[in-house]
Amino acid sequence: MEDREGLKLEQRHGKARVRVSRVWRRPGGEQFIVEWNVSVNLYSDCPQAYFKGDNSDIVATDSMKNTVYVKAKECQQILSVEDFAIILGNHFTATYPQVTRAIIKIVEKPWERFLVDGEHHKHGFKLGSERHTTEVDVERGGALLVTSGVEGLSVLKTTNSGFEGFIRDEYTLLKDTNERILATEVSALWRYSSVPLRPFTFSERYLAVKKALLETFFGPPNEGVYSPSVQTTLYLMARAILQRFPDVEWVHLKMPNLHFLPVNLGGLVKFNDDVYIPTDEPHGTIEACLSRKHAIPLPSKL
Ligand SMILES: O=c1[nH]c(=O)c2[nH]c(=O)[nH]c2[nH]1
Repeated sequence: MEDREGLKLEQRHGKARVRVSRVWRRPGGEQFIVEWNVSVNLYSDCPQAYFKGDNSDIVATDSMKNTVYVKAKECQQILSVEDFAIILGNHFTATYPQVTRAIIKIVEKPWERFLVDGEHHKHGFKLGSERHTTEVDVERGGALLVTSGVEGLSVLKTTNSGFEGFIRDEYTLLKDTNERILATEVSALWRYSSVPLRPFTFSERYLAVKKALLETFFGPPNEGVYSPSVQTTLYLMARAILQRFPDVEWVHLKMPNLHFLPVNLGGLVKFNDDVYIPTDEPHGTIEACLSRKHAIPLPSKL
């Protein structure tokens, strides 16, 4: 932050949406691929660039982009988005005295190894759906915040959902129901209170968090679990994460309510919980952050 002429300057610069893919080839023929969309943001001490046109303290955003490719090349083992973001953040804060803080965001494209009759293809991949994300915040001097996430996790259940007892006034048309379709596309973020150092911890944890979210949303396979509202289900899903993973400080969930509207066309179609109009426009927006009481508050995520 710089003061000049009675004005306060806060600034950062970076490179957004650097797309990089890395392949690892094993001697037996098995191959691995990741595809990442990386955004770098550097808090950098370069006020003269703003005040005087003096660029001598600027790390060029073009160099940031090139660094992503070089660091990907240097990684000899497959690694998680979190691990790669930590490598990048450490690099920028350790290399440039001007850089006091680096924020690295990565979204992974969900390439999944193709399964042929139960056998894993050695070098064939198909695109899955939900995406693993991370945001890593590295401060010069070592402070490190790691947030992981999943986005685009689309889920639906055809029953065991309702919405009743809400405020009724002259604007209310919606009827109480204890039978509806519940559909949403979950986006979750969770913050680690301590950074696990074992290899593959982040990747394993990503799968475990998804499993906890899905099990809570659906309930047991035969009977399921009743959802009285998206809000209740969201709370139970967030609580499951904090209960299962003690090193998670907070979890933030966004769960749009993607409505399936009953089709009732007079004498033509009588709705019998069977024909619906699926729609996402407009949709309900429900989001919340659940944290342990001791956690530092989350200013910017909501
Ligand atoms: O689960 C729901 N929560 C709401 O807040 C809401 N509002 C609404 O119209 N339908 C629903 N459903």
